[in-house]
Amino acid sequence: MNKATISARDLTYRYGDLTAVDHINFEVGEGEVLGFLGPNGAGKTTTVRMLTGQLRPTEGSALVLDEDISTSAKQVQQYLGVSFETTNLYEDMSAVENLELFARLFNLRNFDAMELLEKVGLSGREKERVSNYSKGMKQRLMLARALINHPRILFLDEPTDGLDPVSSQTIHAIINEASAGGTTVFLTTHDMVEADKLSHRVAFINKGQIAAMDRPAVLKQHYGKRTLKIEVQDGQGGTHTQSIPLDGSETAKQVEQVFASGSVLTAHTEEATLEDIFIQITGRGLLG
Ligand SMILES: Nc1ncnc2c1ncn2[C@@H]1O[C@H](COP(=O)(O)OP(=O)(O)OP(=O)(O)O)[C@@H](O)[C@H]1O
Repeated sequence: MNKATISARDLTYRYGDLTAVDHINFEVGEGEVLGFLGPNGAGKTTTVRMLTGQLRPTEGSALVLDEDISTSAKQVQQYLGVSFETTNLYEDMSAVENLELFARLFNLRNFDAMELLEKVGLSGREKERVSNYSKGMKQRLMLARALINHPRILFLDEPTDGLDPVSSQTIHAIINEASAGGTTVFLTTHDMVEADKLSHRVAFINKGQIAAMDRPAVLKQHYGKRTLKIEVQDGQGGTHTQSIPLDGSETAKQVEQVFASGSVLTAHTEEATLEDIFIQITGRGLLG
């Protein structure tokens, strides 16, 4: 891992009696994309609100860009880009006006609204009121706004939720580009396919605790079981699928038997998904 830009130490938050985030410890490196995965209510938003200086930890601390975020929030926030569900856009203004207003708040000179809007695929619609925008367009405008100050850490929440595949690819390319340029990307999501594709590492958060954190490939290797799915004819005009574990002691024999029957239609291997592994580790699904 490159030099850490985020370092959480026993980070904890309680809403009254409810411990929403429970002594979590982790680091994220410069240029790293971290997928922060967990079901509703797991504590993702609360964690991000602490890391961005909007909530003060009940216990523990977070160093963000080498500063304690709870005492240096204002100073650190100028280097952060945040695109979160609670972020409000000014609906009566156009996209350009929204960005210009935000740039003034950040005291930014030399910023090019059109360049940013072009990057997120909104050029041509930049003068329309945001209230006329679709959910996906608002998502993209929020991303443009989060990028306005060339952040060193970008916090994104479900950045492609509600977007069509082409727009999603645009957002993925922006995330990869930001990461390649040294920006840390803290990606909060339910979407394990997206997290798998984009993240250098993923953290599984469940009931306020980190249940596992590693590279997706390592998690799959450690927890995932590869299987061979073989579709065979059942002799009555139908088909059924047989699953054979790829790494079992009987694998070769089982495969030979199925193929000897002469009724194999298709065969392919399947890797465990991050969702499978999440369920295995926590006993619950990401959407549960
Ligand atoms: N303002 C609040 N007051 C009381 N409890 C809260 C508050 N905000 C969140 N919680 C509770 O804290 C826990 C963690 O919530 P949090 O929003 O951090 O989860 P999350 O993983 O972001 O969920 P989601 O994916 O639904 O956004 C949940 O049990 C939630 O009900």
